[in-house]
Amino acid sequence: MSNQPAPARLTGIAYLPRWLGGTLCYVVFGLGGLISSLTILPILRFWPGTTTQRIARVQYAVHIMFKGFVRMLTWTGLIKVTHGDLQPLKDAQGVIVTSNHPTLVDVVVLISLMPNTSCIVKQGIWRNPFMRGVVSSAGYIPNRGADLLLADCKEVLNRGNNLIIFPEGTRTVIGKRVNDFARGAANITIRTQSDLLPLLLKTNCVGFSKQESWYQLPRRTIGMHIEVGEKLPYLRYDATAGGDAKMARKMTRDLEEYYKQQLDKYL
Ligand SMILES: CCCCCCCCCCCCCCCC(=O)OC[C@@H](O)COP(=O)(O)O
Repeated sequence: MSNQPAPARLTGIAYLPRWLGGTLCYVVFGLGGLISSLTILPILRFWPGTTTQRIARVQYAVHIMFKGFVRMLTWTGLIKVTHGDLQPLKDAQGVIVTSNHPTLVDVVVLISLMPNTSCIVKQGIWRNPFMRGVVSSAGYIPNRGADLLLADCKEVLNRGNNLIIFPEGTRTVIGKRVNDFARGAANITIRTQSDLLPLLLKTNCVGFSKQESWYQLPRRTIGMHIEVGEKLPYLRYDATAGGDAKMARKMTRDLEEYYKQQLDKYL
């Protein structure tokens, strides 16, 4: 949780503009996803160039769209994003970027800050007609069987793209600092020999959580403060010493501990 005090809760008629604004955000997101995946994104994707250039172009376009969308979320009072020094994130290349996952809009906020980034996306989104076009044009990775996943991740990281992973796998349960971490992020880091950069999302109130319906719009403005944590080099987990699986377990434990510690300061 962020250390800023939670803002007032809108009730009665005061909630109306928030509701209208929030509903408009959903409409713009849906239409934006649908229309861009039928127009600008395929043009950028199929315009001549190397695969790397073409994917970079689409990811940059999605980054700009999400920047605009975060502006809209801010303007309608749904969220207010602040951040510490983002230079390490701007310099990151071919790095696994992990984050805790308090809200529905986390990935949108993160990609609005990172121009050249892939992420692992759950299967449901690949079946969603509003989002499927965007995620496939942008070269995002479907969360599927371990071997296929690892091969896809290698390709992305070799291109110099970063890869966002939420080790919790799903949004944080209300009242917890983080859910138990899955071992995927550590496994991918160790097996692709990449470094891992942890991001911390510190929110000051509940909203857009997994325990609410997606159409329950936050009555308080969610203050979200983003901090870049300390880089975790894969070399610290020498797989030759203990074997991949054992090292991945250890790295997962360390990472989860680190998140708990860092987020504790803000509870
Ligand atoms: C200017 C408007 C631009 C709008 C463009 C819309 C493009 C749609 C691209 C979809 C990119 C993927 C976004 C996924 C957001 C999302 O749904 O993430 C939440 C999940 O992690 C939560 O997982 P869970 O907690 O398990 O429900």
